[in-house]
Amino acid sequence: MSGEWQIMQIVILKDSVEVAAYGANIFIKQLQKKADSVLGLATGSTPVSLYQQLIAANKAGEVSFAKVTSFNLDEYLGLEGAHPQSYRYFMNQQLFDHLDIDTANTFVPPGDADDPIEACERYEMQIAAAGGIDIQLLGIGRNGHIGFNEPSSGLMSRTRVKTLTKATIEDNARFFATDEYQPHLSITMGIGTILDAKKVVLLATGEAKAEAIRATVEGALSASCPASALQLHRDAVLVLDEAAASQLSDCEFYKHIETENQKLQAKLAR
Ligand SMILES: N[C@@H]1[C@@H](O)[C@H](O)[C@@H](COP(=O)(O)O)O[C@@H]1O
Repeated sequence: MSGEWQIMQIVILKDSVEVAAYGANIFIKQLQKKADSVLGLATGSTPVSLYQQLIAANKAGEVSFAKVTSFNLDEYLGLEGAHPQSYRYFMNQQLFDHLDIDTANTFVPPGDADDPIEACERYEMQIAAAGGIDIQLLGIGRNGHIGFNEPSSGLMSRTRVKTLTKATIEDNARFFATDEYQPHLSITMGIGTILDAKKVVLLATGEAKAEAIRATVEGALSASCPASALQLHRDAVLVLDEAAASQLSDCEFYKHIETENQKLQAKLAR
């Protein structure tokens, strides 16, 4: 449980370096507690330095991934895993290739599936067969999307095919060459799938995410901001840098809660 209050825990740190270290520490502790953890993983630039710290911890022998199973949030529909812009390729490059993980236990939705609808159902079954996700890592889109659950996504949705918004396509265009095909469709875990994870850790850094974070934390629970669904989760932690937290009206209060929370945790640990 993140806090004894059973609300969204909000941790506001100085910068992206501190955010990555804090996030990595949560994952390291999880793996030290449960070696056969089922991890939910994310792509995008935000988790990259967290992954680098997991690799370093693995190489240092602090943590093993030998018994880990992982499920990624999403994949572009129409790209095969060998495509350099696919999320499977990204995960291999940024994380899996550098760990002692068995790649057969790393799952990414199949972007090249002949029958994507069936592939979505199978993905849900694979997650269930693994015993469910212990801890899910998330980034957030400027429009509040998590995975590829764009605004208007059903708050109870499961893994399915989703059309990307113009904003998301533009944001992710930086990864594609000018004349390169950029998919407009994806397979993504649903919001309901994400909410089923036992613990959720969302990282957000930079001012571009500030409005999405405000809507997530202080806005209404609404499909207009898919990440606001985390208000329903019993153990969600948002790890933010000052810039991403800059539009929150109650920053000081959240910092105060966190200080009190840490005091309580220290007392309980005695
Ligand atoms: N599907 C991914 C999301 O899972 C990710 O959270 C988002 C933000 O990426 P970044 O961390 O690069 O801002 O990008 C993509 O759209």
